[in-house]
Amino acid sequence: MTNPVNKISIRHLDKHYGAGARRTQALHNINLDIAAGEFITLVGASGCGKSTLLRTLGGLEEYSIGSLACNGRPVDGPGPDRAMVFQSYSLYPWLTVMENIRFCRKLHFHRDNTTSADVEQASGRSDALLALMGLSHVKHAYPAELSGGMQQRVAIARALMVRPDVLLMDEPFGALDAQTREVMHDLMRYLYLLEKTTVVFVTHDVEEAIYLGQRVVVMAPRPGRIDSVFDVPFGPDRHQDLKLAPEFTELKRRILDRIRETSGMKTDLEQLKKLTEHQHGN
Ligand SMILES: Nc1ncnc2c1ncn2[C@@H]1O[C@H](COP(=O)(O)OP(=O)(O)OP(=O)(O)O)[C@@H](O)[C@H]1O
Repeated sequence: MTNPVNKISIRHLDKHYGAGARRTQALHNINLDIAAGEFITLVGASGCGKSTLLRTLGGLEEYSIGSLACNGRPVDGPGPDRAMVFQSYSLYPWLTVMENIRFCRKLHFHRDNTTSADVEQASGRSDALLALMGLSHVKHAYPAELSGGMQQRVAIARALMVRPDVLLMDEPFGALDAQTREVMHDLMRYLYLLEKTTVVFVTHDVEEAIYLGQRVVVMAPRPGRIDSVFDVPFGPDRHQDLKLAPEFTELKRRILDRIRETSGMKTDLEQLKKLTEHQHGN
């Protein structure tokens, strides 16, 4: 049974790639409810299925077993209720910033009966998003003329343009330098509180996961599964110095411990140590 207050309900979800000897069980028995307006972050060792889960939520991947619902409706493909932002900026290089932001909306209009009021409303929204993202002064620039941080702000503005119910973000700040990431974190928190969107955010950076999220979901590999879920005990008003607070560093340590424990790397290192000791013994 799906709970009506859940924006997303995932039940016993399994997903595999390939067949026969090449079959990989990417996700196994994923169960997760995400409430409307919640900010969930997904972390875990490489290959634990974070991107696969996000892409499945986006309707870009089919799943083998289980159920997945958004707003109580089964997810069977991409939809305007779920917008995605990827690590690579994925902007159209031949369109300006403004055109990139309005592009998806245009596609949407082609499908519906568009009125001039709709177009006006869309123009108002794109102008507002440009201002919010600090991009008004570059609205006629092309993506290649912008820094990585600016390009990613355009990608986020474009995703928000259609007022998605759910924003799915796959390591969106992974390619940015540390300082730009901090700026983006605060911008992301601000946008989230303003737009009240439900966000599912994949990252390798545990500090980023805690600073942004309300719950941090730790996934484990082989097969990809949910290992543990940590509640983030901080309110909506967050500032960079929160990262230095003892509760923050303690939570970070506990999450990192789980990731190390489940990644298998610890065991690999122990085996390597034993092997080296054995070789030195001979
Ligand atoms: N298109 C694909 N075809 C076959 N196997 C795939 C495909 N995409 C992912 N996999 C496999 O599925 C598993 C989960 O991969 P996924 O990329 O979802 O993990 P991830 O946690 O996002 O990894 P990373 O943190 O390294 O980005 C891995 O074993 C991966 O090799």
